[in-house]
Amino acid sequence: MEIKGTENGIAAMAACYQRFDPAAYLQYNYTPPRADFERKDSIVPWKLACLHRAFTEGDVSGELLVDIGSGPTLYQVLSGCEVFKEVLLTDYLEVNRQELRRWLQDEGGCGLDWTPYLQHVCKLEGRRPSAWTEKAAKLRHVITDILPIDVHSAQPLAPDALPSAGADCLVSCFCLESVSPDLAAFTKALGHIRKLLRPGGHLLLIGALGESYYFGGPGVKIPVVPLNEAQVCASLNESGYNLIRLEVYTLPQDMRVGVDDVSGVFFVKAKKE
Ligand SMILES: C[S@@+](CC[C@H](N)C(=O)[O-])C[C@H]1O[C@@H](n2cnc3c(N)ncnc32)[C@H](O)[C@@H]1O
Ligand SMILES: O=[N+]([O-])c1ccc2c(c1)CN[C@@H](CO)C2
Repeated sequence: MEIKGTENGIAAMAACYQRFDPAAYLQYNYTPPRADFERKDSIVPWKLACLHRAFTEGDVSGELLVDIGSGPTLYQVLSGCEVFKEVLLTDYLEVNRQELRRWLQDEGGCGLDWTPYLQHVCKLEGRRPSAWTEKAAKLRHVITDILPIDVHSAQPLAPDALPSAGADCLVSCFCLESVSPDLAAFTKALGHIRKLLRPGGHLLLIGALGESYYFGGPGVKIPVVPLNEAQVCASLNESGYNLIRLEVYTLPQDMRVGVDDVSGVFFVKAKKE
């Protein structure tokens, strides 16, 4: 039984997201300076390095990787697509699922050119950057569907979306804290997605630290649950995950570009025992 406050907060959050603008969101967060592959201290290369290490250090394996709350972005699965036979992307909004389909169907008109991302991850894998076309083809081959999801539902995906054993690995970036009205809802959502994961499966979670809002488009101010590291660890523990590693990136001044008040980014590798 959800307390009234949280229920109203979730409904208010859903209303905010009706105004989410994928193209603006991509411009705000996935272009320089936050996505500058020439800068050692840029946020996106840091995220890609965390994901590359986590997917390739040997303990993560299986058939099915599910990305929770993909939004209009693909970077989350650029390393994972080499490890898993099948990748499912998910999002709450049709506009985001549409943006992802546009890229997958290679029909042009995408909100962002993902080539520099593909080239950067190829470099992390010790491949020549020109192998990005093979990685793009691999991605288009392993991503088998783009599904609706609601992490506030006790059953976030449709009943038949996953095999009965569940996914072998979940990845989720900037979703839970950006869609939850309070810490209790954030922790509850962690518990909901845990049910999608098989025992022994891994969760790779990237999120915002100390963020209270972000702009999901011009004038679309979306509230965020401000988290610190201790709260992230406590929520993971409370919702039944074993923490393997937590890494933190602190934003340099010039990465604070006015689209949010985020002060840091966390990367978590955890396991469902
Ligand atoms: C800040 S964006 C993150 C996008 C992307 N994962 C990234 O790393 O940039 C948050 C995403 O959560 C989605 N979302 C909103 N409400 C949701 C819900 N109840 N359940 C799951 N996803 C939701 C939004 O549509 C949006 O794409
Ligand atoms: O710097 N980044 O790579 C980056 C990417 C996405 C997002 C942020 C920062 C901070 N705000 C969140 C929404 O709560 C979304």
